[in-house]
Amino acid sequence: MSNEKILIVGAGRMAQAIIKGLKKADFTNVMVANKGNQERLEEVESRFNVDSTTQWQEHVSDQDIVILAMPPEAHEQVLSELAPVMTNQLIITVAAGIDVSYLEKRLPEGTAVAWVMPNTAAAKGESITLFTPGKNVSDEQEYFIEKILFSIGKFKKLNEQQLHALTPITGSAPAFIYRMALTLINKAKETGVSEVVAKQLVAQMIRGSAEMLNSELKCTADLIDEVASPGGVTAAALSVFDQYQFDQMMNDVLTACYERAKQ
Ligand SMILES: NC(=O)C1=CN([C@@H]2O[C@H](COP(=O)(O)OP(=O)(O)OC[C@H]3O[C@@H](n4cnc5c(N)ncnc54)[C@H](O)[C@@H]3O)[C@@H](O)[C@H]2O)C=CC1
Ligand SMILES: O=C(O)[C@@H]1CCC=N1
Repeated sequence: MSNEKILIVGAGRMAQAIIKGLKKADFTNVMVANKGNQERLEEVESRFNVDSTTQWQEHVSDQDIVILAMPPEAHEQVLSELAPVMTNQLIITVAAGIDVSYLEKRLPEGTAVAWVMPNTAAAKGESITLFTPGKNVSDEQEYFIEKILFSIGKFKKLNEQQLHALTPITGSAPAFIYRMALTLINKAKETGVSEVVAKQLVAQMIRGSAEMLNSELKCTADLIDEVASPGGVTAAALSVFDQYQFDQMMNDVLTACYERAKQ
């Protein structure tokens, strides 16, 4: 059981994925707030058995940790409301582009802050979460951060610049994988298999590929080679990737992500 008191501001998709992990890991003191959308707040409260509030500012002084899970654009306003009511809490944001320098600049001198970049697999305890602690984070607070991140999957401590550059690759890229999965599922359905079966086939193919990717014995290029029998069907397919300049497209995809987060 974990007794740290955690307030989560924002009750959207990422917040819910984190709450799911926290509850599974037996964090007992979780409170959640949202702007507007009272219905969503009530649903989160009953679904995850957490407390909720519409006036989070009144509860900050009772907390150990505040997790900001609202859109990046809402941070300016929320931080200006948070600063005057803080009493030594650790402040964590999960927002794309909102780094520790941004938080430290807007919160009282000496505030412990961290920037965390999870992904939605947090809901299954399978996120790969990147994090950067700010300069005022104590060893005990860093332990709290790791405990929270452990509840939603694996994690890695990196610097601020690395988090900016890797947000597209670990935060957003699940959507790229699902986009490809959607095409494969739809194609599989054309053969007459049901949606459920098509999803199972594709999910297991991705799970197996992820396991292979994790193997330390082979480099990724070798894995591609291994599938592509010389002169075979996969080689024919991969030449279409080249024809459509897949690598260039992926570079553009990642750059678009990075640039948007910087805005
Ligand atoms: N969805 C994802 O895969 C990931 C999202 N993130 C970050 O998580 C944050 C939330 O994203 P999502 O959950 O996808 O969006 P969402 O739209 O599902 O949820 C955002 C929630 O914040 C609430 N909100 C907006 N302004 C607020 C305010 N001033 N005070 C309190 N609540 C407020 C909204 O009502 C909404 O419930 C973003 O900063 C995003 O960059 C980070 C990593 C992955
Ligand atoms: O799309 C977004 O802005 C968020 C950040 C990373 C993944 N989802």
